[in-house]
Amino acid sequence: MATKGTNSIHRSSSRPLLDLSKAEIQGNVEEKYPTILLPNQSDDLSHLALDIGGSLIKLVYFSRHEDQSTNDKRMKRVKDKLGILNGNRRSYPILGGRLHFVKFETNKINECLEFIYSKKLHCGGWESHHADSTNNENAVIKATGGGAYKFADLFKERLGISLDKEDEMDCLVAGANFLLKAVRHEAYTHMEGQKEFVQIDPNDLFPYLLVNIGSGVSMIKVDGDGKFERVSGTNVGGGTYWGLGRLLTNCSSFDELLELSQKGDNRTTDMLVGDIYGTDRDYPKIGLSASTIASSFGKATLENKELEEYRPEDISLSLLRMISYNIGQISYLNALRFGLKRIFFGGFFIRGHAYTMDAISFAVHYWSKGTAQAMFLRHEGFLGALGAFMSYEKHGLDDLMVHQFVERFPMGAPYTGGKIHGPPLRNLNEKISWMEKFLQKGTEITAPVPMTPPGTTGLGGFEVPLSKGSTLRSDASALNVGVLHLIPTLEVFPLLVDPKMYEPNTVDLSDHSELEYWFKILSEHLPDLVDKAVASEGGTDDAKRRGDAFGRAFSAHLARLMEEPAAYGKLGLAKLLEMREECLREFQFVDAYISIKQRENEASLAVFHDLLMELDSLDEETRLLTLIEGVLAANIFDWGSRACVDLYHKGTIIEIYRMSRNKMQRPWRVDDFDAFKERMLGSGDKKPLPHRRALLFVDNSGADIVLGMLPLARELLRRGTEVVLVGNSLPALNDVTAMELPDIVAEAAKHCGILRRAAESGGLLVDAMTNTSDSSKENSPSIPLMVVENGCGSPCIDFRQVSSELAAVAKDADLIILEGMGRALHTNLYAQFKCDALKLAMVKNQRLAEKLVKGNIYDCVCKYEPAH
Ligand SMILES: Nc1ncnc2c1ncn2[C@@H]1O[C@H](COP(=O)(O)OP(=O)(O)O)[C@@H](O)[C@H]1O
Ligand SMILES: CC(C)(COP(=O)(O)O)[C@@H](O)C(=O)NCCC(=O)O
Ligand SMILES: [Mn+2]
Repeated sequence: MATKGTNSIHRSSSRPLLDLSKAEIQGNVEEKYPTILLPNQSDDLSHLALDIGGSLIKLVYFSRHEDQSTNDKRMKRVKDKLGILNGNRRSYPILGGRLHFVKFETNKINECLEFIYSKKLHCGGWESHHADSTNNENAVIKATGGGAYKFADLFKERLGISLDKEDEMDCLVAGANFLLKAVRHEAYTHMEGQKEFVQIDPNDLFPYLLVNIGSGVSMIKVDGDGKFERVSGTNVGGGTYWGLGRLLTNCSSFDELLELSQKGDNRTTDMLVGDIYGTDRDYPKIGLSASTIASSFGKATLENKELEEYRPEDISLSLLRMISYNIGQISYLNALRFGLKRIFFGGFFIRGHAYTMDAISFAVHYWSKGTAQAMFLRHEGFLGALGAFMSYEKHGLDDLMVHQFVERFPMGAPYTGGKIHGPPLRNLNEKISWMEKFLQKGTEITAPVPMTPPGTTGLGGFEVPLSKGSTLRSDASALNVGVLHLIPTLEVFPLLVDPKMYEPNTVDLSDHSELEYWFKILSEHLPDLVDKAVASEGGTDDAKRRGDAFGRAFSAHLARLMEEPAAYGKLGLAKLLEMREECLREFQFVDAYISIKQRENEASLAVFHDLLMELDSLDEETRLLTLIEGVLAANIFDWGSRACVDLYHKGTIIEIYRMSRNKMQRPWRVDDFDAFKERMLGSGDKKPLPHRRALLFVDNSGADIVLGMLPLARELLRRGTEVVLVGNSLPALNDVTAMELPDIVAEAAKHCGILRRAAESGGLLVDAMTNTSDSSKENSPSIPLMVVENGCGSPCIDFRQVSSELAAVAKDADLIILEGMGRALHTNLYAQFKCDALKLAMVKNQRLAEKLVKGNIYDCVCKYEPAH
């Protein structure tokens, strides 16, 4: 039966496991907090790099997680059989891990030191195997920025570490090049409140102008990796805005100053063209309208007013515009000077602030007469720190590629990527307590990476902004930065026709009504999911507390994304559905649907034998049709669909399955069965060669796998096709996982010689089963049946990032069958493959049925596409 088993963790934020074996207390046992040595604990080795700037300290650290996959013996055997030696893992010098991004104000350097200390980042390292704080005598940490010199002694004194200084420009460029090549949705444009991600071709990146707006501004012409020249800069930068702004408004924080600007009206301070030419009179000859700023703060010369008579809001806005326009203009002139088409802006002055970006974009657009465009980087201020991190030799990070990174947004992020500083959240309990505190205060929990309100700008540029939104969230820093998971084993699925053009999502969430619909669906599903999750962990008080926290965390994500859909990079439905699963894992729910899955597997296996008998009594053609009907009918068991869950109250699993099968009437809404049948059985006397190897991307547990996909697999095996069942690496809703498949197959094999022999041959069965109740004694050759994991933990699949095992088996496959709404409709309906592809799903949502197939809920899709 489906067992919980050990998860092969590929993309999860899994429960931190402490290896306490051989633990011993070091030093004096009488001490209050003696050091405990964990010699076998190698889970959380960390490495750190710093960028200590004039205003902010940026910290990038890496936590390494041992790859826990493939510890299942059976899976290992299959891999051996397929010649997959731990995927391609060996060719990478680094194991998987996570990159974290944190910042602190430079004048609060103590908080930074405490953070490093409490996370033991000063004693991690590539060689060290335990966090022993006494053992960091010779620790050397890469650091850049002026503070690497200024604070070197302090770091030595307080943490015992030496700072190895790296050149600031080298680091900025290395950081920018890395991000632009390795992170999919790193660069974006921002015009008039609209954010749009830009797909950067890593082979066509250079040359470009990098403008880093920190305290001061550097403009760097970048021609390649390590090839660059600082061509210009300006001393009027982020420090100027914050410094002058503080003096003029008495603000106590940068965010407060920025927030003021959102309520400002710069007409009271700036001298406009209209002030010079007369109200409402433009100067069309040179393209200036009456509201164009002729001179920033120039109005103060016309009036005899004291500083106190100006609104701080107006001052802040004038200042922000003045500085942003100026930087935009100088940047463009430098791009022009060197013939550079692309300008990327980084540095924390930008702070993900919509109006700032609009102003810079406007200036670039205006002065270039639309020929140049400003682009921004999501990791804006972390370029230098990341570059310093990259300068460690031998970590192999720069060899990694886009498909090996997955960005996640855990709830702890307000205290890491998001908020300026704060106590590190060391464990789940602290995270939950932190969330509960918010609730007690009656404060809404903001999303992990807090936000900039959308549409805050209206017309950017030289016009008065129409609307600028209300507030920056008090706990906010609009950093769109999560935790970057490095998963060296992920690969692009080799059978995609054109990976560059591949877009997994079918539903476009940039359509607002679509976004609203799916958010409503997910919100409404949440209470039930929390109940299931809590029950799956025994309904204990601890589980309830975690369930509450999960519910709140996921709602916060939804709220944040509703306000700013592009907050975490380009948003698609698949990402949203995966985020829900990741959020469950973050709160340590291993498998919310475990008991439902088990129950449905058992009920389905009980009638499996009868189904086989019925199938075997049919002729080949009828059998093929019945098998496809069976897959479509059994796809009704979907605990992620509200309509289906309502159905389950109306009958037993078998009753619903029968009802669903009885309703199967061709033609289906999309019906390519005849073409598929011709490929399988041929027409007339022509008997086509069977497929060599079929990959079956299975979906749900219970009837779906047992009464739908396994009989189809059996038919393929019978015809001489090798079958690979591709299951999820991690649980998602009631999907069957790769870990659970061997047990299900073993149980089914008791009733079927074909499956038994194939499973044996594929190394799936540990003990050869002798007494099958299957009477057919065909002497079929031993065609293997195998199981591989797909590398993900979502109800959908993104073929740009799959497990290396899957990529390896795909190389010999000439048929893929994608099953279910998540994998065949929400994602991949339009995906093109180099081999034959069959997409099978029941549409279990009315709106999707109308939109995708102009049909109705419970309609079916059988889409067959011969190899492209
Ligand atoms: N919380 C903050 N405190 C101070 N400055 C901030 C803050 N958030 C954003 N900034 C802006 O970021 C600038 C610093 O950007 P950064 O890229 O970190 O440069 P540096 O390395 O010079 O510190 C500041 O001058 C200010 O304009
Ligand atoms: C999450 C799902 C894609 C899973 O469907 P499956 O792949 O199992 O067929 C599906 O349950 C879904 O889209 N649910 C939300 C829509 C609804 O409740 O109507
Ligand atoms: Mn499913």
